[in-house]
Amino acid sequence: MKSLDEFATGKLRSLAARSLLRTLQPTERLDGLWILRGGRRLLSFCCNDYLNLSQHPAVKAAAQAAVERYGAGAGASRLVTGNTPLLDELERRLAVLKGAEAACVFGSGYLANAGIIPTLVGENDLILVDELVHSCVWTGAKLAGAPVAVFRHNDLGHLAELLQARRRKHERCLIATDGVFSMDGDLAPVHDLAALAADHDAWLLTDDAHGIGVVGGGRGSSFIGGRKADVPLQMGTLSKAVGSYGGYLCAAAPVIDLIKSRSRTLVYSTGLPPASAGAALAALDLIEGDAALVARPVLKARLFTGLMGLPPADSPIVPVIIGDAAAALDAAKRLEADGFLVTAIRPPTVAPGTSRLRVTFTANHPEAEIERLAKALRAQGLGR
Ligand SMILES: Cc1ncc(COP(=O)(O)O)c(C=O)c1O
Repeated sequence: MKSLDEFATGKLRSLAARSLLRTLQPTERLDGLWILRGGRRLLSFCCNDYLNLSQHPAVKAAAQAAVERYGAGAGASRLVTGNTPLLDELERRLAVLKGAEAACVFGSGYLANAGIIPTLVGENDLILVDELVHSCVWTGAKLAGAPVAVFRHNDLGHLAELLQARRRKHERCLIATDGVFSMDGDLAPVHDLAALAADHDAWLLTDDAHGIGVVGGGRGSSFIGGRKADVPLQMGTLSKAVGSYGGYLCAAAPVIDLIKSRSRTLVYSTGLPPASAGAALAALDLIEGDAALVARPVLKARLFTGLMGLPPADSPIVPVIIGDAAAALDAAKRLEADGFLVTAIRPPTVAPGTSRLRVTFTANHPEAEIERLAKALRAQGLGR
């Protein structure tokens, strides 16, 4: 055991020396905006609960009702006894929202991509990924065992070059991108990607973890601009704007049937707890029924980008790039002294030299507090 402890201690020391050590902080989320940490009340600008639905009375009541009726846990894999009726209903609702034939709900967004990708492609195939795609897409690609080629962020020309040079040599080809990029908040050119993929008989997967509920009228990045992009694999999570937990894929019926039969992270993992499914269903009611609510996070983000002299936000996520990891930690600490919680994002989550404050906006953030945050950041010399 000694060598194991020594290994861990050495690694920790090296991470700390580079300002890359991460630690968990006990945090009590009070109402979705305010949190308690270290005995202090702070206003959070780093939560992905974009519509504050994790704290909505109807969403919490639905979770409680699901526990009462179906229990606290699913009890087994969905293919054994863990498939509560709530999950079938949730899949039906997700498919309708996303304009797809069918859907499959997973235990989390991370599990979804770790399961979907290896079910569809293998070592004789090709995977093309945007360089800024989320970690779980990389995990899925690794598990698939297919060669992976990386295209420059949102660069359709580069993707076309790679397809031209390499597509022919492989039986199947998957292109994967975030719909809304999690650390930059910008949008993928989903319509153009869909057209390019179709031209090369490649399958486009969009990870819309940060798109559902907040862009495309709440239907996600495939619906931006009011016309649906032909994305055959719309993946996402229920853990952000939907305010609950769990992941999903919306796709054609045979694709979903295959995923349900063969995806290892679905077959060999316990079904989503009933409370999460119940909460997600109630949240979908709110997302579908309240266009003004859905629009608010991006409007709040735009107020902030205007105040900071940054390009107008496309999503509720606005990066304030600092560069150095230690400087980003210091900036976050100074904001905390001003009463704000904005976590510093450092490598390997983002590229070295691009450490940042990732500021996220929710429907309920008061405008006066957004103004106060912008002022505090400008006082630190950040923004234009
Ligand atoms: C783009 C993206 N995809 C997938 C995930 C994973 O989703 P989940 O938290 O449901 O595992 C996240 C973040 O958590 C994400 O930001």
